[in-house]
Amino acid sequence: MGQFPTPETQVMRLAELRRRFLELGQVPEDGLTPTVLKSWQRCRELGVAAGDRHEQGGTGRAGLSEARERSESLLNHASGIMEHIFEQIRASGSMVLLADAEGLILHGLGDPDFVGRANRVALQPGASWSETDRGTNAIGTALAEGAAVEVFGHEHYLERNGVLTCSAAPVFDPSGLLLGVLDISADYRNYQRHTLGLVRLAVRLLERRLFEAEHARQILLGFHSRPECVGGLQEAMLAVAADGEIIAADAAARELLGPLLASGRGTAFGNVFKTAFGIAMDRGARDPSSLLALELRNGATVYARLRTTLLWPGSRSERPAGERNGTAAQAPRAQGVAATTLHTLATGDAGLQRALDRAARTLGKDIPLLIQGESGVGKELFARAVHNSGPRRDGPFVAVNCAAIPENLIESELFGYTGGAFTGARREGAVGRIQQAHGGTLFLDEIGDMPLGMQARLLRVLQERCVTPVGASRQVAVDISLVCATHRLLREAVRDGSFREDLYYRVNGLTVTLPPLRERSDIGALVDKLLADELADAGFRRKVVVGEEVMRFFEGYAWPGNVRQLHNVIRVAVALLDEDETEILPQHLPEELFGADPADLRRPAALAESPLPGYGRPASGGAAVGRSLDEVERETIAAVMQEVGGNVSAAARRLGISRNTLYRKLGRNP
Ligand SMILES: Nc1ncnc2c1ncn2[C@@H]1O[C@H](COP(=O)(O)OP(=O)(O)OP(=O)(O)O)[C@@H](O)[C@H]1O
Repeated sequence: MGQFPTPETQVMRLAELRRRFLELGQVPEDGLTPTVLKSWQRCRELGVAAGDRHEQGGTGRAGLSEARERSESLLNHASGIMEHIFEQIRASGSMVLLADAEGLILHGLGDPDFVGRANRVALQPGASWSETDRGTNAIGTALAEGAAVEVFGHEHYLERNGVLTCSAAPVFDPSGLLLGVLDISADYRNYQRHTLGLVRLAVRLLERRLFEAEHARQILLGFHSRPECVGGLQEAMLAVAADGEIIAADAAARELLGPLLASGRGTAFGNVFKTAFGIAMDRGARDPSSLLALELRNGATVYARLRTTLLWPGSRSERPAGERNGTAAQAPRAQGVAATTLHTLATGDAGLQRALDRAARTLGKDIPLLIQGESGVGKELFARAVHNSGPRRDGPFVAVNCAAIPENLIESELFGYTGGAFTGARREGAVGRIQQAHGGTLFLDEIGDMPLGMQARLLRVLQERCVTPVGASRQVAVDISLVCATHRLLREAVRDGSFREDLYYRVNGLTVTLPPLRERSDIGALVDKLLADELADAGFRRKVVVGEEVMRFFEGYAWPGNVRQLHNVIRVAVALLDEDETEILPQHLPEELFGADPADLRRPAALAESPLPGYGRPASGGAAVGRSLDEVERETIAAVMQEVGGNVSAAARRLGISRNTLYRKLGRNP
């Protein structure tokens, strides 16, 4: 009858396998896990001395405190969990240890009976347990493999560590970066079968804490395919910005969602779930204790619970003020944008500064703001800056693009609807965007494109400060601050009858006009700011500057797509930088900036020498070098006039100069 081997017989067997491996080079066919065998082979290649009895690598007190500082967040979140598991194993002659990503032990809690023996093998803070320093061992091998491992008795590469049994699991940060390793070590005679499972659970809890801390300002969605697992340690977790963008997914979520989650970051909620984000928020926030059944785009269903402090109609007064500061409040995407205020938008242009000063005077005064300007000048960002600078900054910022919603959906989108209000309506109904902005700011982009019927209903909301969802018999009071934007001249839309005059006066408490980029005098400062944001987003540590030639081109170009275009150009340039490059040069700019002729790409300096503000390129496509500025100007104007069939307004727009200037240069009267 077969018998389970005792720890002693097991250790003797392993000692023999180890001796044969080290002395005779024999690779055991069985009796050893593939992970341990791989590690032995690694150690042999690294030249680790298996019988070395001298003190191995580590650091002194100063080095240890520096290492602890570097891993401060890991230590802070781990120490409570370590205490908790130590409570569970207190009398079992064990130690709980935390090491950093280099294998340096940062912190340890131990049973006094065992600590003395552990110290003899240097199982203590400040000692390095990397494989290079101490051969095969649970801490070093878990780090090398990026996976949980158990190393028992003489599976340890070093003779003196054969007295130990150790179980360790690596800890990853929310972006998948290896942070360190958690370990439980004991005398091998006290081997417990469940120790590795306990370490795994503790690490799962630790990673969860790190994820929650990192994404404290986002909406956290815990979910699982089995309802009973929601709220437990198997639960998967997503961090979602209040505009519906999935900011991060933990390992369990990445596994559960697979290809639906293209990259974990930057995926829209709607690409993963069939349930609309607004509806999920609505249901989750109304009854935070109940589980939501959410259908995935691949047809499967998951069960979810929302963890958010998102401000919601009717719930404001019920929550402590402190909690509201942590709201995601329709947080925009990038950190830089999240922090945008009227102050941070100022980069030195007088026209923009005028708009900023005027808007600043209306803060907190409930005056509707109308922002005018060409597409891409930053109207939405300006609106966010107004919101972030005023007393409603902790409330939601809800942006609605009136031009992007199909006409038949505008009403339900803006006003919401009750269950079964119309064919195709969701059973549970939906809260409209106006109501979502309660306590904060409603931003209506392209308001000039709102259908006339809807304008009448919006006017009523603004007058009565109440909305009536489609199908509802009762009004709901809303407290919103209104900011609208348009690239059309609303005054003209009023004149041609496509915009209601009474609504025009309602939305236009104050109008500010944002200058097109080609008219701004602060392009250099703006470029530096956009570059700094992009570099920070892309995780650059080295300094990168814009080359002089490129900067001159930026300052001379017409920028038909305004700041949006400039931002994209900089984003592309940063992406095209090689690892050792620290300057943005013409070859980092997109070809289309210069038209199809690749020869143009090599001459941005010549292009920027163009005397007219806004000359994108010499329209003739020929080299500008060697000709007088007047000649270049004349040829460019002639070529552009030809391209637009003699239309002076269109040519002036393309050249980035006023019609009057163009008439003057053409020697004609307007
Ligand atoms: N001051 C700024 N700082 C940084 N980025 C900016 C700034 N202004 C504009 N941008 C960039 O330009 C893009 C367009 O800005 P925004 O959406 O606010 O413009 P818009 O005028 O509302 O455009 P549209 O009329 O097409 O909706 C932003 O995503 C951002 O990349």
